[in-house]
Amino acid sequence: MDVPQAILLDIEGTTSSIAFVADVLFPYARAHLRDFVAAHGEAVAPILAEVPGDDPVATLLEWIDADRKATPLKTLQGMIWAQGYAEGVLEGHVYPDTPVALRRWRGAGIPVHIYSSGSIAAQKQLFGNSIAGDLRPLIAGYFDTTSGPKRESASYTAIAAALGLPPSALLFVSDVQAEVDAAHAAGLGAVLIARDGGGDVQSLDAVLP
Ligand SMILES: CSCCC(=O)C(=O)COP(=O)(O)O
Ligand SMILES: [Mg+2]
Repeated sequence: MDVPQAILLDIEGTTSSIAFVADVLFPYARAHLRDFVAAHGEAVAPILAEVPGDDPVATLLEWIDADRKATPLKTLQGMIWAQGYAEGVLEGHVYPDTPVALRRWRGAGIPVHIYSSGSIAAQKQLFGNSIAGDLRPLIAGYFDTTSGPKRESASYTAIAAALGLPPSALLFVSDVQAEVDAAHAAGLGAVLIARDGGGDVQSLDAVLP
């Protein structure tokens, strides 16, 4: 691929560790879900209305355990995590190569966007409160499941259109083969990152070296 006009990055397993999401963020949301819903009835009512079942909180807890990437769950998780970041209990994990790559690509004039199943608000919280400081000035934009699921090629077509770029001008990086395949099917360049080896690259340093 030629030098891309923009880069699109996944979070979990790409900019940040799977363990941070699975072992820190998800349990934090799980532990605070019932109390948060009870304390923010009016604010969360429209979100709960999108969740099926007689006990939406029970459904949401099942979705957390099953790692469902459903938009209402992601919206609510983001609201709960915001509280944790504000209290200083949470700090967003990023690999050491993430800020280095973000700065390098910014210096090269290549805008970097995020595409994660986590809500856009949650993405901004993670990068705004990261262990490497506030990385938001290095990020040009954010996309979440409101652009569509990450394993469907139409989502990548929609993101390229939103950026005003032909799909082939975008380079997507993810640790999930099905997401890389979907991006390829939409005509994007796509790189599989596998932090433990076995992918196209093992770190963001190796993307566009
Ligand atoms: C905003 S960080 C939380 C990420 C998240 O909720 C998730 O499900 C991971 O999704 P990704 O698309 O980044 O693999
Ligand atoms: Mg991922």
